[in-house]
Amino acid sequence: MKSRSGIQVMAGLIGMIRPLLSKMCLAVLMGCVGNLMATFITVLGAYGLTTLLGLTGGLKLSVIFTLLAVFSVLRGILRYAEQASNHYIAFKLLAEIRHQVFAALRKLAPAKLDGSDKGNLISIITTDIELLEVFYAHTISPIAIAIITSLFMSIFIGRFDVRLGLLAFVFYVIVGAGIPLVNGKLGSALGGQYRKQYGGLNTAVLDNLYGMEEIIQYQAKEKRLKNIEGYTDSLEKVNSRLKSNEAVQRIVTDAVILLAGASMLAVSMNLYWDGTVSFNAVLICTVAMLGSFGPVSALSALSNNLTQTLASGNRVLNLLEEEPVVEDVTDGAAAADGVIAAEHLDFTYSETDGSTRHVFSDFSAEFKPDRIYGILGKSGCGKSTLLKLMMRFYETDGGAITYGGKNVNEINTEALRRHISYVTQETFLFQDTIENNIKVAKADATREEVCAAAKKAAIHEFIESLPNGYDTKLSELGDSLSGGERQRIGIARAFLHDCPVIFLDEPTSNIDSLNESIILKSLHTEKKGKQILLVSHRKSTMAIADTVIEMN
Ligand SMILES: Nc1ncnc2c1ncn2[C@@H]1O[C@H](COP(=O)(O)OP(=O)(O)OP(=O)(O)O)[C@@H](O)[C@H]1O
Repeated sequence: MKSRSGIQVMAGLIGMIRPLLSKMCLAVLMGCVGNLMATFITVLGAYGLTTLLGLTGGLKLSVIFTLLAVFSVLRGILRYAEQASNHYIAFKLLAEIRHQVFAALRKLAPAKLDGSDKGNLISIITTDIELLEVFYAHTISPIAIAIITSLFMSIFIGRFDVRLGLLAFVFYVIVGAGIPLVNGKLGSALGGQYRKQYGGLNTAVLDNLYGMEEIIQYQAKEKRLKNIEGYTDSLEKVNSRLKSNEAVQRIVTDAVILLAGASMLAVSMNLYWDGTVSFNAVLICTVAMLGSFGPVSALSALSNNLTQTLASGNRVLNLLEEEPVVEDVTDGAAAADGVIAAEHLDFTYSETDGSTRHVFSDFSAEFKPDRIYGILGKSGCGKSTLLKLMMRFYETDGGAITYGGKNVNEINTEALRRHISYVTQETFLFQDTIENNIKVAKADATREEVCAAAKKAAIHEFIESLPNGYDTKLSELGDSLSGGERQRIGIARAFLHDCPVIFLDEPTSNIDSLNESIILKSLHTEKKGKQILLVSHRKSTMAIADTVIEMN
C-alpha cells in the first residue's frame, strides 16, 4: 500500500473541494468573524474594567454593552451558519467520494473482488469514507480560521507594542502548529495501525460469518474467537495509547495557554514599568491573549483524530488511484463471434502481497460454434481461470485469447461480456424476489420469459410450489435456498440471458440426477448456434459434451 505524508493526503483530499471552494470560503469567513466576536466579548470586558477604573483610553460603558449584546447574538448565529456550511460541504463531498470509490471498484472488479481482502475493502467503503467527514467539516476550515484569527489578534495586540504582538504570535504558533505537529508525528504510526487493525477485524468477522457452519461443525469456535480477540485486544492497546497521547496533548496545550497568559502579563507589566505602554494595555493584552486561544487550541486537539483521519484518507486515495488489473476496452470491435481460441497461453496470478501463482504455460485449445465442450482436469489446474481469461477478467501474460480471430484485447469489453453467459461455481442471490433475481440477466424480461428460463433450468416447479411463487423474497445471503436451488437460479439466468456463448463452471455439482438431466437436455436443445463450455468433474454432465478437452 502506498504511504503518503500527512501533507500529501491533505493535498489529495483538499483537491476534491474545488467545486465547493466558494462555500468553503464563506464558512471560513463566518468562522473567523464568529471566533473574533467570541474573543472580543472577553476583551470588551477588559475595556469595561479600564472604564470603571477611570483609566484613559477606555470605551464608553453604553458602547461596550451594545457591542456585547450584538457580538453575543451574532456569535451564535455565525457559529450555526459556519457549522451548517461545513457539514453541507462535508456530506456533499462524501457523496461525491462514494461515487468515485464505486466507480473505481467497477473498474477494479472483478479481479479486486477475487482477492482475499474483502473486509478491508468494506472498511474503506464504509468507515474510512465516513471518517473523512471529520476532515472536511472539522479540519480544513478550523485550520484557516486559526491562521486568520491568530494573525488578526497578533496585530491587535501588536498595536499596543510590537513585542507583545510577537509574543502572542509565538504562542499561537506553539499551540496551533508546534503541539499538533509533534502530536501528529507521535501518533501517525498509531493512527495507521488502528485503521489497519480495524480493516483486519472486519475481514475476520466476515470470514467467521460466512464460515459459521464450518466453525460449528469442526468446533473451531474457541480458535476463531481467539483470533477475533487478538484483533480486539490489539485494537484496544492501540486505542489506549492514542487516548493517552490525547490526554498528554490536552495537558500540554492547557499548560502552554496558561504560560502564554502569564508571559503576556509579565512582559506587558515590564513595559508598563518602563513607561512604554499604559496600564490599559497590560489588562487588555493579557485578557486578549488568554481569551483568543479557542481556534488554535481546537487545532491542537484536532491532531488526535487527524492521524486516523489521514490514515483513512490515505486508504481511500490508494483505492481511487489503484490501477485495475485489466482496463476495459472501449474503442475496439463491437462483436465477438466465431471460433474461440486459446493460443499458447501463459498466465500467472500476482497477489497484492507480491506472491504469485503460475497457472498456464503454452496452453492452447479451440472452441467451435454449435458444439458443447467439456473441460476436464484435476482440481486447481486452471479450468475456472481459463473461463476468467476468456471473460477478460484478467489479461494473459503470453499468447492470446481470440474470438473469430480477433484478440480479446481488441474487442469492447462490454460487448464481449454481453456476448457471454457465465455461470460461476457460486451463484450470488440478491435480497429481492426470485423473479428479479433471475431477471438480473435481462432486466426487461417478461414473466413468461422468466418462467421459460426457469423451466429449462429445472427450477420452475420448485418456485411455483412456494406460497408466493416468483414473488418470494430471498432472505439475506440466500440461505433459505439449498445449494442446488441457488445453482439452478444461476443457470436460469444464463438461459434468460440467451447469449451465443455459454460458460458453465461446475453447474451441476449440487444438483440431483433428475434435475441434472433436465438441464442437460435443455443445453442440448439450445446448442444450435451457440458455443457451450462446460467445466465439470461429473461424468454424467460430461456425457453431453461433443468434445472433451483434458487440461494438465
Ligand atoms: N485470484 C486468485 N489469485 C491467486 N491465485 C488464484 C486465484 N484464483 C485461483 N488461483 C489459483 O490458481 C490455480 C487455478 O485455479 P482455478 O480456480 O482456475 O482451478 P480449477 O481447475 O478451476 O479448480 P477446481 O476444479 O478446484 O475448481 C489454483 O491453484 C488457485 O489456487
